[in-house]
Amino acid sequence: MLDLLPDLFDHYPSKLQLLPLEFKPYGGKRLFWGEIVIVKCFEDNSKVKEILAQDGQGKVLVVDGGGSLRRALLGDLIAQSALDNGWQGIVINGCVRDVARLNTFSLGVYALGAMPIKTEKLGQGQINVAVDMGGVMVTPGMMLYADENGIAVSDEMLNFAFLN
Ligand SMILES: O=C([O-])CC(=O)C(=O)O
Repeated sequence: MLDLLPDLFDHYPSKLQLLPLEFKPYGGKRLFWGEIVIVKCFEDNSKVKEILAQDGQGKVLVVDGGGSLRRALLGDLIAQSALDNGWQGIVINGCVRDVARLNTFSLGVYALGAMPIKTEKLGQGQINVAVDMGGVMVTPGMMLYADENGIAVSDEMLNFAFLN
């Protein structure tokens, strides 16, 4: 299955909200879904590193980086940690770096862009607060569905076993 989102929107039009941001795919896995965990931070990825070092089985990390294009909130080392800990994917309203390596990881990564400069880790940021992703309120525990057609969230776990 390569195109999940079109089928999901056809079947569950009232249960999904599209995140209307200009995400680009950077991970080797383009289609993924999972329960949302949230980090809100600005040009400091301390909390991204902290949370992705914890168990992420069945989970997706949503990072509200305030849309900053001036620092990278994820690089290959933190992505490797996410992979090792079973995370399904990471969606960032902000930038990533080490994009050639990220593309080789079996991990979902969507972000606004690439940027070679890392953040200064000062321990700033919040975990599991509600965030505004392009006008859509996203809260911890919601479900996220992503592929190259788009990224959407839902209050419910949607059954799509019947698709294919
Ligand atoms: O450490 C960082 O801030 C980002 C990075 O380059 C990595 O994850 O490898």
